[in-house]
Amino acid sequence: MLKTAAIIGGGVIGGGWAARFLLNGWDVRVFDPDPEAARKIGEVLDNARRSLPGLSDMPLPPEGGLSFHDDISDAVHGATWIQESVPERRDLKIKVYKGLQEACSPDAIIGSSTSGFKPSELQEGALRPEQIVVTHPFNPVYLLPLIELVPTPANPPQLVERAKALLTSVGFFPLHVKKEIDAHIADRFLEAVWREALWLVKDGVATTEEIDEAIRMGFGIRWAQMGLFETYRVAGGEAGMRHFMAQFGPALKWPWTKLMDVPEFTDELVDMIADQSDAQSGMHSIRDLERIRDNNLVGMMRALKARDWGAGAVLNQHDAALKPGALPTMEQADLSQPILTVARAVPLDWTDYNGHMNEARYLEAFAAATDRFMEIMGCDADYIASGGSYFTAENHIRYIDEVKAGAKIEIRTQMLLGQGKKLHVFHSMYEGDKLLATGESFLLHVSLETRRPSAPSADIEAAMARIAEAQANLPYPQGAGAAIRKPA
Ligand SMILES: NC(=O)C1=CN([C@@H]2O[C@H](COP(=O)(O)OP(=O)(O)OC[C@H]3O[C@@H](n4cnc5c(N)ncnc54)[C@H](O)[C@@H]3O)[C@@H](O)[C@H]2O)C=CC1
Ligand SMILES: C[N+](C)(C)CC(=O)CC(=O)[O-]
Repeated sequence: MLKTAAIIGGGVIGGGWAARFLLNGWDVRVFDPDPEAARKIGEVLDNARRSLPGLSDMPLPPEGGLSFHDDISDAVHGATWIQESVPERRDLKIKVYKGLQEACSPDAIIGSSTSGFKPSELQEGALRPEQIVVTHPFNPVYLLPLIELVPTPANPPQLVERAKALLTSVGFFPLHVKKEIDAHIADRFLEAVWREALWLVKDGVATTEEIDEAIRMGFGIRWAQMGLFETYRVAGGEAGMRHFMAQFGPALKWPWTKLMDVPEFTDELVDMIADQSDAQSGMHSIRDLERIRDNNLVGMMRALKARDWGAGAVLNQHDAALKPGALPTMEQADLSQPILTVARAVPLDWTDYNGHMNEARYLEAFAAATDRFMEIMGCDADYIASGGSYFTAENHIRYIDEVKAGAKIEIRTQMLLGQGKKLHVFHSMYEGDKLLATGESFLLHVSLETRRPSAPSADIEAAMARIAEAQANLPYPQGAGAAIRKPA
């Protein structure tokens, strides 16, 4: 498939789409009449480059090419995906589709980032309504997986399936919204919370900061991992959802919300909120806040990844799709050389107060290299489920050079001994040609039933013998067998 995306409107959201496609290996063609568009997209891209690649435990494909076009027809030329992210005005969006549909391929998918318009409202009067769907993203588009994919009966089912596959291929989670509605699903929640919050400020109940604390210290974190219904099911105790509803159902008749009244957006209310927001966050620039947000999101999403849960499970599925071809198997590797066992970007949450990768994360990277080496030898998930595995008995790390978030690192592994229950490996970590660190590990094969050392399977013995023979001529690596010596 031709991987070319056209970005029509390159502001906050269009810039995020551009980054998502580019960092997943697509060529991106941008049309935006704003003379500052290239600078603005460049800044979004800088943020994306430091945060997105490290979310993955696999290397992303090589970055695609970015080009800017003065003419919309030129921008959509050859594009498989066209993403419209112009300001939220229906007349403008419809005018934009008219211009671009005259030039684009009838097979291209046109997604609209609209926060609130229904797809049927955007398809009205279009040259080919069947090409246009809503694909509503969440800011920052380069990190958050959700896309609300809202089609209408005018869209052929094959186009909807193609849209889902394509969005998934760049790491999104397309949520198929089956019945169109103003503001789709998620923005209806955001609107409800926003209205309630405006009342709380207007009525002098809470400041903008107190409202944010109420969210981020409690239910916001809870929602990020379980959403609303699963969280309330747990809150119902052993009796679950039914008990929860019996207990809190009556509250629906109590004055717990002012949701149906809309506070009037007077100058006074706008000033009050803007002033409180300045007092709360004015010490940070918007770019600083974006970086703080991205650091937090990466940390939280990587924690969910380790649990294979929610947004973390989506990241793992994206990694699984990237894995074939990213790291060599036993058959693909040149066994006469140290074998590539890790290729990835350094994630934001691996760096520390010194502004570089924390010492503990070197061990995490080397442990991943050992896991991959075991997998190559045949000690994979199925083998481990059958009761055999390796336990590490000793590690030695040498820290040679520093490395920063976003840097692309590779680890290559030499087997120093692989015989019977013993496995001795030596990992070298590089950024390009620069040696960053070495990690040496001694492991013992164990039975997971007795928790005692045991002989590996014949297949693993054979794999170790094959690697030993192939690597027999490699020099013993510098630094292997080293220890911290007593100062003279
Ligand atoms: N900002 C947000 O939090 C979110 C916004 N959205 C939706 O994304 C869309 C864009 O919103 P933002 O990026 O926030 O707005 P924005 O104001 O940051 O960007 C809009 C961009 O469109 C460009 N533009 C204006 N007229 C154009 C035209 N005729 N052709 C091409 N480009 C044109 C502007 O120069 C600007 O760069 C809206 O539909 C909005 O509802 C969706 C999710 C979140
Ligand atoms: C405020 N908003 C309606 C534009 C928000 C969105 O559409 C989604 C988001 O990123 O919060």
